[in-house]
Amino acid sequence: MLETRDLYKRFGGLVATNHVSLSIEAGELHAIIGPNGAGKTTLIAQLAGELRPDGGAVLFDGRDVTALPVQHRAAAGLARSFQITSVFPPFTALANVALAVQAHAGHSFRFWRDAARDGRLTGPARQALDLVGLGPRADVPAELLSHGERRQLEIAMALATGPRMLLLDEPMAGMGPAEGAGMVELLRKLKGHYTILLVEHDMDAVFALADWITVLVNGAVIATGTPDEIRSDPEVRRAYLGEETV
Ligand SMILES: Nc1ncnc2c1ncn2[C@@H]1O[C@H](COP(=O)(O)OP(=O)(O)OP(=O)(O)O)[C@@H](O)[C@H]1O
Repeated sequence: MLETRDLYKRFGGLVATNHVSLSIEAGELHAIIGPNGAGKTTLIAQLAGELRPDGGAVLFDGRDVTALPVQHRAAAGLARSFQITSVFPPFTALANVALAVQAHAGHSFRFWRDAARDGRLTGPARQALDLVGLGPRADVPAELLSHGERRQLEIAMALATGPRMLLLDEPMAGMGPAEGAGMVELLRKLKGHYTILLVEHDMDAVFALADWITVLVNGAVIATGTPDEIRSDPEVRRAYLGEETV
């Protein structure tokens, strides 16, 4: 469903993405791991269309989307969990998701102030909130949600745009154990229904959820494999995981 070919990006003298070739099949959860500064966020930004690569290509459903801007990729079904539409803190969770539906629908809904009352928007918005477990919190302003609920809201906003593939950049960052466990459950529920690319530092979560794992070090892929293959790969252990962590 998503493929990169020889993707290359440099910032001055620093090569942030070094000839990265990946292939992610429909329905898979593919995790990208690697130490700080390995280039994971830079890679996601190129997949989402926020950053233009200096070389190589991004293909979505076999179509070359390398030159397509964010909104066009989102319309094609490739959604980043946040930054497609940002959260408005004073608005309720429901209104935020309704606005995400509206932003995706484009010109057919012109009056954004009415988003929270328009059933064509709130229907799909409620469904997305229910799916992430935020249904009972629909009428709470986003600024009063806990950190974990806010991340759930961002995923609901991405889901409300009807994507086929989700790009998730560290959804567990800053979460305590209980919130983290809730996010793992949510991702487990979404897995299979959506193709997911997950960047995450929480190795327990990654090894519990991923079908495939790619390890990035200094912008380059050093290994791609199943969790078992990655766990036992000597180069990965040396470069990143450490003997005692897994
Ligand atoms: N806009 C930019 N200008 C210059 N250098 C950048 C820019 N964005 C990222 N970098 C550099 O590119 C490298 C890769 O950064 P990136 O944020 O993609 O890594 P990461 O794997 O996501 O790290 P982390 O796990 O800490 O989030 C880093 O050395 C970073 O300093």
